[in-house]
Parts: sequence; C-alpha cells; structure tokens
Amino acid sequence: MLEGRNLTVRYGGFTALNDLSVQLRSGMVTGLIGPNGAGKSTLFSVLAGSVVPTTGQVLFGGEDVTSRPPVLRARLGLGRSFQLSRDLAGLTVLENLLVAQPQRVLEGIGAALFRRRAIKARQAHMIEKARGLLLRVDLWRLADQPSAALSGGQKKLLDLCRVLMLEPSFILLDEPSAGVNPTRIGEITEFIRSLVADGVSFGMVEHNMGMVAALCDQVYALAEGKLVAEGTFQAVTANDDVARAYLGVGA
Ligand SMILES: Nc1ncnc2c1ncn2[C@@H]1O[C@H](COP(=O)(O)OP(=O)(O)OP(=O)(O)O)[C@@H](O)[C@H]1O
Repeated sequence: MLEGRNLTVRYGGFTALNDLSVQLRSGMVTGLIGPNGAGKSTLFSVLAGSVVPTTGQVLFGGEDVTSRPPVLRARLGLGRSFQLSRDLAGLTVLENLLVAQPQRVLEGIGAALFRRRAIKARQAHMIEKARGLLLRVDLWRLADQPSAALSGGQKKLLDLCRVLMLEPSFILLDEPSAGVNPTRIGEITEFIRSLVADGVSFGMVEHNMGMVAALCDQVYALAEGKLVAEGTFQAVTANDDVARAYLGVGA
C-alpha cells in the first residue's frame, strides 16, 4: 500500500495540499480527480517523491519514504510515469527501454574478470525483457524506429513499458490519457487492466472520467488542496460536494 498521512504542502503563503490523507491500496487502481488547481499534481509529486511535503508522511509498504527521492522509491518497487523527454525522443523505441535499467556496477577484483561476460548476459536479458513488453503493446514491429515518430497513444504505451523495465509493484501515472487520440484511449486502458491482472497496483491522476470509470476501483476527489470525497467512482461522482467543486460554486 502507498499511503499519504496528513500531507500539507505550502508554497510560500499558499497551501496547495491541506492536511490530506490517502490510502492507495495494493491490487487495485486508485484515481485522483478534481478540478484544475485542486492539488492533484502536487499530491502525485509528493507520493512519487519529487516534492517533499511541508508536513506529513508518505509510507510505501509500511516504510516511511517521505524524504526518499524517486530513484530510491523505485528500488523499493514504486515506479512513476514520465512524459517522453526530448533526450529520449532521439532514441529508437527499443533503446528507450534499454536506458531505463539502472546500471548495476560489479565490484571487487574477481568481478573484473567476469565483467564483460556479465554485461553481455545482462544486455541480452534486458533486450529479451524489452521485447516481451513491446510485443504486448504491439510496438515490437517499430523497435528500430525513432520514438519521436510514435503517436501520442504509442508514446504513452512506451512510457509505461519503460517504467515496467524496472519491474515495479506499484506505478503512479500522471494523466495517462493526455495527448492521446480518444479512439486510442481504450488500448491504454486495456494494457493497464492486464498489468493489474499480473499483480501491479496503480495510482493515477486523470481528467478523463471515462477512463477513471473504466479503471479505478477507488477514487479520491480533491478540491482546493483538501479531500472532498472518496469511494467508488459512482459514489464520488454522485457526491454533491464534488459536483459543487467542479462547478466552482462555494459550498
Ligand atoms: N511550485 C509551485 N509554486 C507555487 N504554487 C504552486 C506550485 N505548484 C503548484 N502550485 C499551486 O498549487 C495549486 C495546486 O496545483 P496542482 O498542479 O497540484 O493542481 P492540479 O489539481 O494538478 O491542477 P491541474 O488539473 O490544473 O493540473 C495551484 O493553485 C497551483 O498554482
């Protein structure tokens, strides 16, 4: 489980998150929804480790990770999506996955003798892993193409495959439907579903309510840095306070 306890984030005098607590349970997909400026991205960043909360705690699998940066959270099995960066856009589809793996440096005198063989074996293993993932999302046929040539939806799938190279147990997704042609959103939804069936848990910030309805087992609705409602998609969207928050009407 990924848990945020009493999270507050202040930027100068502005409170972006106000004593907010969430529990993103294992084995399911949790959606973080709310109108613009509600604090979703801030909460995502705090859970992922790129923002340290002013007060409050983040626990992953019961361990306090509040001040651990994303790279250390990744080692514990917490992955997060990144938009395709300009650096990676110049690489091929396959290369994008091969750079995802952190280098494991072999140490010691004896290790030096075996290093070259170990690196070769490791590369072969990574290529096999990347191939398996790319086959699942129908991108293997484009393995040697520059990733910049992919469609918005294909880039999202590639982005997700890059996260999966690190074999996380829990993945945070920042707007998986953003920049994707609406007719292709179903493919991303299906891939996430298949990963949940494999045992991967997800938390996602998402504006597309169709995708939230199709994927999320539990939903947290935020407004003005606070929690407005939590529960199933149906329960949360039927909540009057949530409706008011989206309409911008004072409670
Ligand atoms: N680094 C920052 N410095 C100052 N204010 C910030 C900073 N980051 C976010 N904010 C403010 O905190 C509030 C919450 O922003 P956040 O991006 O978390 O909202 P959001 O729910 O993700 O919105 P959107 O759906 O528009 O992305 C906003 O009013 C925003 O202007």
